Amino acid sequence: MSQRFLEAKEIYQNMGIDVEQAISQLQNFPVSMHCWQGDDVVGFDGAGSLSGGIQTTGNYPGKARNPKELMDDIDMALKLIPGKKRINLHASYAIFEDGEKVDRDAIESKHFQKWVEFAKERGLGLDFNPTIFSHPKAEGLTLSSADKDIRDFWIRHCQACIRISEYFASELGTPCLMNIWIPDGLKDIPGDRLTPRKRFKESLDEILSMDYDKEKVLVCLESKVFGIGMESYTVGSSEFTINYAKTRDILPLMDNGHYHPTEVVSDKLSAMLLFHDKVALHVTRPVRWDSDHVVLFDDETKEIAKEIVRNDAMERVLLGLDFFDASINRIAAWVVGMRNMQKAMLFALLQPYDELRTLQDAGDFTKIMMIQEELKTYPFSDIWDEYCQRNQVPVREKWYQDVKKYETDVLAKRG
Ligand SMILES: C[C@H](O)[C@H](O)[C@@H](O)C(=O)CO
Ligand SMILES: [Mn+2]
Repeated sequence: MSQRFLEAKEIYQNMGIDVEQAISQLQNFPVSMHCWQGDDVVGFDGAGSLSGGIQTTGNYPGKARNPKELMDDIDMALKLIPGKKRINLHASYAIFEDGEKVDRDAIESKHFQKWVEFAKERGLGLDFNPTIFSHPKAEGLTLSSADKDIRDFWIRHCQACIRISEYFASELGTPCLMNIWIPDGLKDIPGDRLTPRKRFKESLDEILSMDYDKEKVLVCLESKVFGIGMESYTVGSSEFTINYAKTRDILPLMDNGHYHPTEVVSDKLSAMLLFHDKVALHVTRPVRWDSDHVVLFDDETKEIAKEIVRNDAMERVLLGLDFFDASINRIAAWVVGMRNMQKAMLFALLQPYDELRTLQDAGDFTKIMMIQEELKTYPFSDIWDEYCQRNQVPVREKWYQDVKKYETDVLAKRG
């Protein structure tokens, strides 16, 4: 233990904050790392180029082109990230062998066996997502389509994904969060807003009518405000999603890129926690729109983390990251985003919430402001460095040299 850590610990202690407790709480809080940062959301099923109103921009060399490369890259990133991690997969990352190929409505557990082996060997949990975009049957509406064949195709896909999620949970001994997100929307002012939403509701009901183990598979539904090319109407809006999730006893998922620019998820979380047993989050960084930039150690990320901690919700909030930046080294993108999320959680664990609550009730807003501002320049970095050391990952910027070496030795050799 460094002298700096011991001194920092004492400074926090004087504010009534138990640093060791904060560290051990963080150690048990899982952050789910999304596989799709590694290959610009391409996947392995070759079903279609990226669609659904989301976009990766940039052409940094060395993206993963197959399962082995993606797994190697994930491994590289995991070595540099402290704390408890999970991996979040999309259905489009199915691994087909011996020339076999099935469409998305026919995927099975065996197509994810290699991922399960990967996760098992590393002691990771897996989360999952149906991939309802980048496919010929997702050129228009999907689960809300007027075409019954299209709806049925995606219903079968989601049900297949529930089976696969069940397989993940059984094999890995940890529940799998399965997130349904559809891109469905319209570019211009609709002639009918109600009917697609009604069809979406009925499709979801049909998906959930299957028999599955609700202890193993935590189904959640992600809302959105708009997508590129679908600016005027979004079927799976926030209101739709919250109402649907509440009435069907599934989880709502809030992605902090999916709201109007002055709305913040940090403010929504306490309201959601009063009505839902568990809430799922995609933490991202929207720059002017749902741009999915790498997560920073910025005010909103810290505020989201503070809400999770101060509302005693570390076991009720299931947190994953969701960004895809192709303009920078993709492994560095994962490492920066994941380390920042962990940092934000640690920062949030080092706050005197009881005192802040008491001060608020007493109307002492001056002292609340003073404490929160002073804490910004507390020796947080010494606690973070100690946390990295205990997790045997590089301290401060030392991880970057490992990424650069991997770039030279591995990424640069990819065509
Ligand atoms: C690839 C993801 O599932 C996707 O980003 C979704 O979660 C989303 O946020 C769409 O905007
Ligand atoms: Mn998302």
